[in-house]
Amino acid sequence: MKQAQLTLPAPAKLNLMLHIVGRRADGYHELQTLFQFLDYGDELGFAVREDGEIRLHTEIPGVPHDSNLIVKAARSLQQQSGCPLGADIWLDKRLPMGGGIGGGSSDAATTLLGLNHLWRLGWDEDRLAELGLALGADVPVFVRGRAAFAEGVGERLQPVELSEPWFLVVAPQVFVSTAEIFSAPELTRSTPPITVRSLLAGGGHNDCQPVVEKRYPEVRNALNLLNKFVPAKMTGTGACVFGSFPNQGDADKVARQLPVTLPSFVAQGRNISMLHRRLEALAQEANA
Ligand SMILES: C[C@](O)(CO)[C@H](O)COP(=O)(O)OP(=O)(O)OC[C@H]1O[C@@H](n2ccc(N)nc2=O)[C@H](O)[C@@H]1O
Ligand SMILES: Nc1ncnc2c1ncn2[C@@H]1O[C@H](COP(=O)(O)OP(=O)(O)OP(=O)(O)O)[C@@H](O)[C@H]1O
Repeated sequence: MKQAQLTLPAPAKLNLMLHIVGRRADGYHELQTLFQFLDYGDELGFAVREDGEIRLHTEIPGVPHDSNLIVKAARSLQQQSGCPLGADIWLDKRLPMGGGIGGGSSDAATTLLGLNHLWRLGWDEDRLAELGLALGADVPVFVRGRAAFAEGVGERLQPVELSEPWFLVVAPQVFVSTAEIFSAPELTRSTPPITVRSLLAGGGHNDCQPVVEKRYPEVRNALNLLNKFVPAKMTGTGACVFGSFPNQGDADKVARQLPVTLPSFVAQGRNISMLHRRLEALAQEANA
């Protein structure tokens, strides 16, 4: 990271609810979900290369260099913009993988915004979000950086103002494959659509949760444990589960009572992602 010209966060997200309202002809599921960001995430460092190479210097075990969403995002932006520049990229990975908190998608979005800035491409959010959608269903919300009610496969986003409680997020030590859960025969795919207004009045559940709870005892156990203190829910297709608290102290107190074998973190829910707050601060510094 020492050589980085620019370091930017890649925050986690929570799906505060996730309803499956249908299935498209291509097999993808039509969702209704509420996204909020957490002030907790990975960190990426970027430096421009004049030779056009894209090089990620941090290896993620089990993810080959060219399959990393960071490298895919950088290459696709480079190709579509015709930019002759390349980049050295470093990653400080803090988010559990396959946790339903969007680590890979957030890394991809941070890469798109970071390189758009460093390469001085001047692409707007719409164009970056469209490019991001081809990398993953969750990338557009991270590109836009606003808490949102999402429909379609997650690309139709309506910004929302939510309360910003503190969350305790527990990460059961198990990898849940998104594709496996979406292809489960027992998954409910016909929850009646709701309006954002009725949703904000309270409620909402996660249709993936019963499927994951049944197949992964680790997730079931984590939900049971957290439910002793606070109503607990699963995010995305799992494996992470969460509960909300009015302040950090209350969340920390419960975190201290969890078994040490169960990793967890405490972070505040935010309506503007920390990536966008950082980019805004950079823009203000540049104008000062
Ligand atoms: C569950 C969520 O995390 C909610 O935020 C996302 O919708 C999943 O987003 P993601 O991890 O970026 O998922 P992708 O990499 O796009 O898709 C992984 C696989 O899950 C299935 N999939 C995904 C999203 C969706 N709306 N319907 C699906 O059926 C598809 O089989 C796909 O091949
Ligand atoms: N930079 C990256 N960070 C994490 N995973 C990556 C990355 N690049 C590629 N991947 C691949 O993507 C898979 C899922 O990653 P991720 O951690 O984003 O899942 P997730 O938290 O379940 O996401 P979502 O909430 O979008 O379903 C990983 O198992 C890994 O193979």
